Amino acid sequence: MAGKITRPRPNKDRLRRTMMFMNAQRPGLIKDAYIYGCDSIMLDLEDAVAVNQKDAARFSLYHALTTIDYGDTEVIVRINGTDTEYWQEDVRVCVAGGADGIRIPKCESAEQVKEVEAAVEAAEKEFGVEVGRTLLMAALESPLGIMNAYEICTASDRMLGCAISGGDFRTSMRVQIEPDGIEINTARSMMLLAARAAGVQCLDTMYPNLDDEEGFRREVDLIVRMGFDGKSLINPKQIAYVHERLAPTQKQIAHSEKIVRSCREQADAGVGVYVVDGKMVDPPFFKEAERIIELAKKCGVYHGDL
Ligand SMILES: CC(C)(COP(=O)(O)OP(=O)(O)OC[C@H]1O[C@@H](n2cnc3c(N)ncnc32)[C@H](O)[C@@H]1OP(=O)(O)O)[C@@H](O)C(=O)NCCC(=O)NCCSC(=O)C[C@@](O)(CC(=O)O)C(=O)O
Ligand SMILES: [Mg+2]
Repeated sequence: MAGKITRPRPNKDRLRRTMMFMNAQRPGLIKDAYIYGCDSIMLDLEDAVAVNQKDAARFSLYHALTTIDYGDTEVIVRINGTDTEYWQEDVRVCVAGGADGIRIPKCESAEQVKEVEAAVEAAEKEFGVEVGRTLLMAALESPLGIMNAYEICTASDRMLGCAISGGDFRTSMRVQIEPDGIEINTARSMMLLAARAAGVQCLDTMYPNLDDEEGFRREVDLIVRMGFDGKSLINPKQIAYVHERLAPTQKQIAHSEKIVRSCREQADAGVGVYVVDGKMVDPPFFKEAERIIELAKKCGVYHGDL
């Protein structure tokens, strides 16, 4: 197609603090979604799209992928589940349109990932797209998905990460959303361990109660402390607080700078463990300080010279 948008090669390790869902069939949502500044948009072909609208949503998706310049905003598509009749055509359209990545919903096994990977590779060859370009991620929405998280995360080199999906997960556990997350925190922790062991990113679930700002903030505070890389969202008003909480604070940055600088000096002097601001530091602290500086740079809140 003349003037077709071509996106840069996707980056597995980019910032994914916020991944915002939108129905791929709703022009009002997808036409300018990049203006809100989330890191990734999630064009949905699965549960947001009624069963009798699947073909229409795919056409709308292809048009959006090939004509809208989403700029730096990553473009991920949630395909239909591998137990449906829709997912293979979904994959062809995602790849033909040049989506950055595909989210596999209700993923429960490494075999499902490999099945999608094979379909993606076939589509890349069919449409002349560089083989390996299209990334994958898995939504873990059931106890079995959580139990198999490590195998799922390591099933393909294309895997950028995984995300827990609270709606379906709570349904399968026969529980409701609770203010402290007691019904889902074990699963969050298990998924985090698996993702870190696999070396991929880990995203929290969306928060459905749009009018409950306090509950949303409480959940974001929790998942930041747990160590998540980001969160699935459903509305633009949820973006700013996640970005704010996932960026290192100036206090953390100043302390990390001190550690990184002193570490270099102490290493030259042959010292491995010492004290900064009353706290012992040694190699794991240096590594963490360097990570915080790098994260601050990516979040645009670093103004130093390291
Ligand atoms: C909830 C609502 C209808 C409210 O609409 P409202 O219009 O009342 O919202 P307002 O705040 O008034 O909008 C102000 C302005 O922002 C624009 N705007 C709003 N939302 C936007 C958006 N998402 N993207 C771009 N633009 C947006 C809007 O167009 C307006 O623009 P304008 O008119 O120009 O001022 C809307 O947000 C929405 O559709 N959300 C996504 C819902 C969805 O896709 N659910 C399925 C995925 S979850 C799932 O399946 C569960 C899961 O699988 C998840 C997992 O796997 O993790 C599991 O198991 O847990
Ligand atoms: Mg779901």
